[in-house]
Amino acid sequence: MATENKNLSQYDKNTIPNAKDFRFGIVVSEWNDAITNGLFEGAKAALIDCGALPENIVRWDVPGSFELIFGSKKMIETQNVDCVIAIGCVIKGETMHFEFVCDGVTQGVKDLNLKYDVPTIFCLLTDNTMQQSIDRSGGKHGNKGTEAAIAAIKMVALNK
Ligand SMILES: Nc1c(NC[C@H](O)[C@H](O)[C@H](O)CO)[nH]c(=O)[nH]c1=O
Ligand SMILES: CC(=O)[C@@H](O)COP(=O)(O)O
Repeated sequence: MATENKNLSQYDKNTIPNAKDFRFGIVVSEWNDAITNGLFEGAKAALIDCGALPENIVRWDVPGSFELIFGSKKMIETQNVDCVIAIGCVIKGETMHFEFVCDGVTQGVKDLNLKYDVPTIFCLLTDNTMQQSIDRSGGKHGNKGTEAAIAAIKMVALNK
């Protein structure tokens, strides 16, 4: 199902575990920060709506999406979190750099999930245009940050 056929912000609280005892790390890329901050706000709001305490949400910023890998690794190793949400927005430019950044972050986040007993949620927009990013960070398709937060809560509950 493509994103255009579902709203990224929709969830049924009755099906989501209460997150009051869960601790979350959120690593946010500074590239396209208008978008990544929107994704962060969506994620934070959903976590709190589902019971998470603000003091149990730790935010770190990193320069770009490629640094989400190392930032998430250090978040896991030092902050005693139950889950990490890695937030970034990669937008296609003129060169192949887009493909390498997207694939690198994808593989890096996968490797973190294999290495640590703490899930890292893949909240990376990989868009062709800024409009696609706007549409997915609180626009007409909802907010991928919200989707990531719900995934985070479900994965923490699964891992308890
Ligand atoms: N073009 C985008 C980047 N590029 C920067 C890389 O993520 C990385 O910070 C750099 O290669 C240094 O290691 N990052 C994004 O998050 N979004 C982009 O569109
Ligand atoms: C994803 C990127 O790094 C990209 O936005 C950089 O743009 P360009 O490919 O034009 O150098």
